[in-house]
Amino acid sequence: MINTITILPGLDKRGGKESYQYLTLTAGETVSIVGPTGSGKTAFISDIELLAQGDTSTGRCILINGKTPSDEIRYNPAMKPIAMITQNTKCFTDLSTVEFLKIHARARKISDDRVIMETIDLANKFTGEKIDRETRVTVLSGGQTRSLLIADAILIGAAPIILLDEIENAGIFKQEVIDIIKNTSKIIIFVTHDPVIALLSKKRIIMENGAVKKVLSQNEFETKAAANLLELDKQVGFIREKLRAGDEITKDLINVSFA
Ligand SMILES: Nc1ncnc2c1ncn2[C@@H]1O[C@H](COP(=O)(O)OP(=O)(O)OP(=O)(O)O)[C@@H](O)[C@H]1O
Repeated sequence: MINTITILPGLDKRGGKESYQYLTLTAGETVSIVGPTGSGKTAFISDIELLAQGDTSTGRCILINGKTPSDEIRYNPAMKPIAMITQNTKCFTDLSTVEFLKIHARARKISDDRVIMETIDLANKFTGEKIDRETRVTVLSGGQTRSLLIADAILIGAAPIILLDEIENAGIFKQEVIDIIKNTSKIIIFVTHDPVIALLSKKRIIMENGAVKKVLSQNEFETKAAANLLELDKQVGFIREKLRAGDEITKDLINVSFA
């Protein structure tokens, strides 16, 4: 059972020590990592993915429940408590979606087959282009693949820690993803340039020059700002989906959407 992960400071890109003492993330928390391009966001979550022990370019160390993780947890994929999904994550196996999920469920010792269709249904909430159970995973689009893998990480994968690297650019409905995962007991970390995701997370880690510069907690004003932004985002999303479907944007359509 994983209750916390702790990130101990390493070095910034110039070799200076990071200024925070330690950073503990707790089960049930959503965290966003923000910062300019090249500021070290991906390096930060990669440290968590690798359960770094001072052996990456940043020199950070990761603790699980306050302790150094065993080699078995670090190196045995079946024991690994972390799922990381990036824009480039792909499935390389000649199986249908349903077969792919069945194998994963079996590997996780889940015998109830209902989880397979539940996973496909959940994935279909995240993507506009519905996934068919018989579609081969190699031909799924980028957005479909990410949607499937996120649903798989939530329902089939036992991973209590999910790392999502810039999924907003990946053709999935981020609001649905946030809604589902904020009610889980997992630690979810988003690397993001998206203001809605950043404001909806409970904690926000700000990166600069390869180092953690600040850690902010969600406050009342930002929560309200997020709600307004979300409305705006839904409207943009509505228009985006219409354009993707090849529709024309008419006055009536705008009135429906913006009413
Ligand atoms: N603390 C560090 N020490 C040394 N190198 C670092 C450190 N942090 C990041 N880097 C290196 O700097 C480069 C850029 O970092 P990274 O890819 O993590 O940035 P990013 O914020 O994710 O950028 P983008 O928004 O463009 O994806 C990478 O080569 C990474 O390995």
